[in-house]
Amino acid sequence: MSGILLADDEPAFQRLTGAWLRGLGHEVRVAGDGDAAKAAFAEKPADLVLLDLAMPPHHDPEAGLALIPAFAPAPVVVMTGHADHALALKAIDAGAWDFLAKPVDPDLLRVVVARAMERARLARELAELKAQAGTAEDMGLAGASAPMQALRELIRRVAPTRLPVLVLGPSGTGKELVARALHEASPRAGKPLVPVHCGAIPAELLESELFGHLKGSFTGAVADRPGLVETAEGGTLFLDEIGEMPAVMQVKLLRFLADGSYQPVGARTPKTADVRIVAATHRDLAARVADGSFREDLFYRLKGVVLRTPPLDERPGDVALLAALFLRRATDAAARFTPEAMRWLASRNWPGNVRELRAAVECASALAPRSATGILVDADDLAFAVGEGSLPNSGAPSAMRPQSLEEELAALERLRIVQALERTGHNHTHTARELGLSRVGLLKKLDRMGLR
Ligand SMILES: Nc1ncnc2c1ncn2[C@@H]1O[C@H](COP(=O)(O)OP(=O)(O)OP(=O)(O)O)[C@@H](O)[C@H]1O
Repeated sequence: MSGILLADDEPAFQRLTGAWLRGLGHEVRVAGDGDAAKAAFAEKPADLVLLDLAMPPHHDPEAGLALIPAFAPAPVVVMTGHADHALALKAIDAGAWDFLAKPVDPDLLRVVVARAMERARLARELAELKAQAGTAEDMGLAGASAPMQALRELIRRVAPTRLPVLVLGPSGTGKELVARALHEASPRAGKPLVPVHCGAIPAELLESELFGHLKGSFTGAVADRPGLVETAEGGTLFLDEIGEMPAVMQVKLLRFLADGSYQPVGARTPKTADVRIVAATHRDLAARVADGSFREDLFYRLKGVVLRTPPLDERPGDVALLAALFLRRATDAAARFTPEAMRWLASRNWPGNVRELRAAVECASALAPRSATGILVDADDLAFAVGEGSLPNSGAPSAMRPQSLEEELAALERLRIVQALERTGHNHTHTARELGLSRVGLLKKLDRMGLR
């Protein structure tokens, strides 16, 4: 909190108003003229500026009006003489947030200041969230949570090396995206990235798919055919579902990993390829080694570096960010979630992880009603999309759904509070501390929002 900047040239007003605001718990700085106010704000921005329009040296309200933009993005409340109604309106036109007539009624001052401070706080939070959403999409892997940041950092470090990488994590957590990010951040970026879904290719075909074959080497081999290893020359081979690789192929892959050599089916002489291997599985590969279905020597070769993609329930804070990203990608029109939808997204478990979340958002955005102001996705649309509800009434009056910035900010505030309550097991003291509120302040908000 950087407090209130009180710009007024009357010492008595400075003293009394300053004391009143401090008594309400605000930090107050005082400036006696326009230049001093601008300098104080430039040195340390304020959450709110209370600005007398007729200050020295000019005592000219027009000069006061010209000051307003200097305090952006903080809201400015102008103080005018009682008869200056036209001037007050001009100030609003010039970007002021509100106005107060002098002599200032202390109760009115309290209300106006509280509203302006609240708005400043929410606008700041919204800006932070938007900034986070921007930087957090780095490398195609969205997520602002600590595990996702750590994952991106590891990718950055490992990408330039030749080390094989084993990506482990539950289904739908972005293992293929990690392989892509590794490839794109490596010196191999201009060369091919070739994905192979080991579990989807019949065992008897996998060898020829990977290493190629010579004409006549088996029935149906009517011509020489290069394998995916050759296609990936200079680039990266992504072996997805490596745990499904048949035992005979495991030996051949081990040899390729050891010295880069392989034998196309039907060939007498080996070939070589310069390919980086990134493998992935959602299975417990160590358990497969233990039960003998996966070669231990191959396991150790593959895990030059192990990267783990965390399940969504280990990073609940990423749900809203990912949902917003998928909504933006799903539709060209302006689209938003209702506060209920945000709560629903945050409260649900996502066993299918990011893939499930993405599918839910895409489906819900297609179902949600369209209005002149865009698409508003509600909790019902999402519940239906994941098969947990009946088809929502798409004819529901969209005018009933919140539209304004004010409502969006209120929804965001509510979401933050609900999430903090959940994190702290509904402990009001801890929740208030986490949100930077007094306990009483929190309780008042809970009452106002009907959350008690
Ligand atoms: N961090 C992320 N940012 C953006 N999109 C993501 C992220 N993680 C996953 N996705 C999206 O989720 C879906 C599943 O991702 P991906 O296929 O990489 O998962 P996976 O872990 O390889 O799954 P599986 O084990 O089932 O193969 C894709 O549509 C992908 O674009």
